[in-house]
Amino acid sequence: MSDLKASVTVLGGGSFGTTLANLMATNGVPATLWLRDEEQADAMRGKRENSRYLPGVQLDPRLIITSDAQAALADAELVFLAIPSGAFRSVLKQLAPALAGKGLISTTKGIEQPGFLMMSQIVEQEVPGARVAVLSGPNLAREIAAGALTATVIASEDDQLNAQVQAVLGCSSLRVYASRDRYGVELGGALKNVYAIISGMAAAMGVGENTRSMLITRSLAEMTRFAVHLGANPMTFLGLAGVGDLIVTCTSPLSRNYQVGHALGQGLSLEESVARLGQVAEGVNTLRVLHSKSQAEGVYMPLVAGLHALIFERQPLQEVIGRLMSAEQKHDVEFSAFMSCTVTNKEPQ
Ligand SMILES: NC(=O)C1=CN([C@@H]2O[C@H](COP(=O)(O)OP(=O)(O)OC[C@H]3O[C@@H](n4cnc5c(N)ncnc54)[C@H](O)[C@@H]3O)[C@@H](O)[C@H]2O)C=CC1
Ligand SMILES: O=C(CO)COP(=O)(O)O
Repeated sequence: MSDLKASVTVLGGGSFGTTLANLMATNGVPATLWLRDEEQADAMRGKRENSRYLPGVQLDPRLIITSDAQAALADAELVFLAIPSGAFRSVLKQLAPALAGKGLISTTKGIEQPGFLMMSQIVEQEVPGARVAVLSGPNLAREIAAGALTATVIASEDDQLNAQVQAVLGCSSLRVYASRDRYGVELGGALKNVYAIISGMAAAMGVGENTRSMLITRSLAEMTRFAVHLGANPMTFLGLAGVGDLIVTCTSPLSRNYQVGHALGQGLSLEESVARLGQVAEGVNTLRVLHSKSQAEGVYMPLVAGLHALIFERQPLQEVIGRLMSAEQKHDVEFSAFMSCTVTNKEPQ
């Protein structure tokens, strides 16, 4: 059995990768952060700060920062993947031989098209035989970096891997809960980004608190309906990686997806909103992918369809809202239907 306080490497020097690597170094775990750009790595080593993605946060002197991937991976037992979904597969492809045999934990909340693939499924394809897990929950990087209390979920069928991640990440400000529903946890993290865009937009438009609450609750119903259709466990969506992450990203101006929605609600175009952000907002791509998947699967997702119509089909806002408010009034909680289905940790179809 391997040492629970394993050596770790984090791939990706954005706000989340930097936050996780720094937290583990602060926990006394031998931690390395890899980023592709040597100039940025050098600046981070010199200033002990990631001024581009995490300004104002002092990095632990024990954290090793490098742009040499082979050196970063040589001794790592656990590797956290914090690369945006658009570049995820290409980074894995390049580094696959050095990743073989390690515990690989995806923190990336996106979906790849074609194939509607979660990041951990890409890991399985690119690094066959790897031990795979997913980390997801209400985890705004800036808050974690500031030591604000929160919790997260580590999801894998490999209990030993879950325990190793609990040991390296858990600390007085972060609780790490385990799950075996990797697919549901990963789907929750990706889907909620779309609803954060809607919530940011609604906030910019000055809607009432009733409206905001309705939006979040119906978002949960919609994402759970979709996930159950694909074989995820509905109960996962009542946990930190479901409703927990949904609440934080739909209410916090720190969420980049919420910020994109807010900019859209202020009348900026999608291109302007994304450019103003300057960081990754996975929800924009997920919206495209999810809309086409929900149509192909025949899953009713009026909020996704509404946002897609607004952003990509340029339909007028009043028309979209009118359609949403006049749709057939169905059931509030659909759990009675969920309970009768026997899916638990079923493989996606
Ligand atoms: N920031 C947050 O609060 C959280 C982010 N996440 C997820 O983590 C993932 C990464 O996001 P952030 O760190 O926030 O992004 P970010 O926008 O802060 O930074 C992206 C990083 O990825 C790097 N990158 C892009 N393409 C690359 C490539 N081809 N090779 C190597 N590095 C590359 C960039 O140089 C940059 O360092 C996203 O999927 C996001 O959903 C998950 C939880 C919290
Ligand atoms: O996933 C996150 C918090 O859990 C981060 O959300 P954003 O990518 O919208 O900032």
